[in-house]
Amino acid sequence: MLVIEGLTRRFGGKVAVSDVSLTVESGGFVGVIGRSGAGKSTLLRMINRLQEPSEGRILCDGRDVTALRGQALRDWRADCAMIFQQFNLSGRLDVLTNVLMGRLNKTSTLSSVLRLWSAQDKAMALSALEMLDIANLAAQRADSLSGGQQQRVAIARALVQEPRMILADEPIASLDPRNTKVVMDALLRINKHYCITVLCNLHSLDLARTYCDRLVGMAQGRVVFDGAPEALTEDVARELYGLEAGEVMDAAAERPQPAAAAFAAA
Ligand SMILES: Nc1ncnc2c1ncn2[C@@H]1O[C@H](COP(=O)(O)OP(=O)(O)OP(=O)(O)O)[C@@H](O)[C@H]1O
Repeated sequence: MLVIEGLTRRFGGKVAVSDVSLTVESGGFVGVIGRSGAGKSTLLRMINRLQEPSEGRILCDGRDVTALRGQALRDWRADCAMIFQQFNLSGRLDVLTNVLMGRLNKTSTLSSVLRLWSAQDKAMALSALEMLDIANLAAQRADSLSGGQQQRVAIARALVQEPRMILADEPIASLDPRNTKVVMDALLRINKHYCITVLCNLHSLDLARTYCDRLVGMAQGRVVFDGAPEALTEDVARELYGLEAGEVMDAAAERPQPAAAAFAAA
């Protein structure tokens, strides 16, 4: 269980995240929603320790994550794998090697420098690609793939880290609707199949309602909603999205159906 206590992050005079406290049970699919600048990315990046909190603590199963250093910190970062909007792949490398990069933390320094991957690591990477229906792309250069395919490679790379949690920061922001669905379905499948907790920043309220079993709404760095998607009223949406609220609520009728709905119901 992840416990966030009074987490605050300031950038100069700007408070990006303000006194956020949350408890995240293992195995959930939590959507962090809110308009641009609400503090969603900063919150996720602090959990992964890509950004240091100004105040507050993060505890995982009682262990103070904010105090970790050296190898323990690297292990934590592998434990909560990040997925980024821009995929962060090495374009010139093939897909399989990109996925194997997720094994770096579990490989000796010499082997990782020489890129000597074990047969077991390769099998694991291939199986992650199979899970995401892109094993046929293993030998292709990453920069030859579509955005949706690249994001699935990034998810496969996260998967081979054997994380307990995936932190996805606007994973579909640069994708078209078809690839958005493919990538969100993949995250849902991983969440249900491996029981990996997913914390996913989403600008779209529709997508959050379709895929998440809990929503955390942020505005101006604070949590202003925390509950089931069904409990999010129009008033709260207005508080979260201001003038954009009508826009984000109106599209509700066109909400996509996740292909993995069977998992969601299980
Ligand atoms: N490195 C930084 N230096 C200065 N200000 C920052 C930095 N990172 C974030 N901020 C500010 O903190 C606030 C929250 O930013 P953050 O990126 O966390 O919001 P967000 O909800 O993820 O927005 P978006 O959806 O646009 O990514 C914003 O006002 C942003 O300008």
